[in-house]
Amino acid sequence: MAHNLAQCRVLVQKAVAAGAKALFLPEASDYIAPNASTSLSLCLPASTSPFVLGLRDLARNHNMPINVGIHEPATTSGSGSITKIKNTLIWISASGEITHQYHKLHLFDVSIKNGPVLKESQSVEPGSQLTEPFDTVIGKLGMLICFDLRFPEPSLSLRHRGAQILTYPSAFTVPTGQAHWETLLRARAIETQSYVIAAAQCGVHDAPPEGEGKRRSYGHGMVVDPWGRVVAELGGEGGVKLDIGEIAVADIDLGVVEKVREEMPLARRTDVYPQVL
Ligand SMILES: O=C(O)CNC(=O)[C@H](CS)NC(=O)CCC(=O)C(=O)O
Repeated sequence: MAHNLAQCRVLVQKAVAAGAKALFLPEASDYIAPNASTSLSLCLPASTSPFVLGLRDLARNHNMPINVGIHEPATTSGSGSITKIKNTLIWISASGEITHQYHKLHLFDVSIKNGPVLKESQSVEPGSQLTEPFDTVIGKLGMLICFDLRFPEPSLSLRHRGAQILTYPSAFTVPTGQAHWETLLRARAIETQSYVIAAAQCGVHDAPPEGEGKRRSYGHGMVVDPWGRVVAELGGEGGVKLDIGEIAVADIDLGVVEKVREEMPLARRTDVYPQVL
């Protein structure tokens, strides 16, 4: 976690140097563990986690709001050990306070032949509500996480509640990323007529799952505009040197949001199918 914080510090410095108004970091930026029990044992409350406290200091010192995915304890056993954690996304304000948070609703339980086998629900307790979109320095932000990307309903709901920007911090697997990542991000941007900001973990993770090679993430962090154009993109798995985090910088132009929504109103037929609220 100390190493991850050091990497994030470099990313904050890069964002400051680039003149960015906010920084979006991936899902699980504090750590990715090789198995459920390690994930539980590494987990700390946000109020005491050196990773979160370090990022809050960086935000305050650089006047830079930071959106970052972390783990938090959810339930503890009688003896006090953590039995379930939450996959959480926090918004750290420019003054270093955690002002908004969201807990991942959809858990990634997959078993793909010759592909990834991951059971997020072994360690994670799902969230139970959406977080209302909130005003940020770049626009009104709706927060979702990674696998949530595969479900159009929450993104439509956040749009319905006023979001202009959606964020999907992620750690996508390589095969599913190759098959679906860009298509899904662009679809969510096009159908909600919103910016989509998707910071992504990239490359080989530290520790191997049992009896297998090390876990890898697909990368290709990107920003998509409300017309579905990829306006910024980072490198992908294989093409990036480990330990060198990259940032992509994009202009968030709320005029584009307005223009796209005005030129092509998506009037729903809620007399025929249900409104997503
Ligand atoms: O494990 C952690 O600590 C952090 N969490 C993750 O990396 C999560 C659950 S394993 N990853 C995904 O949801 C990938 C989704 C994906 O790859 C897809 O939808 O295709």
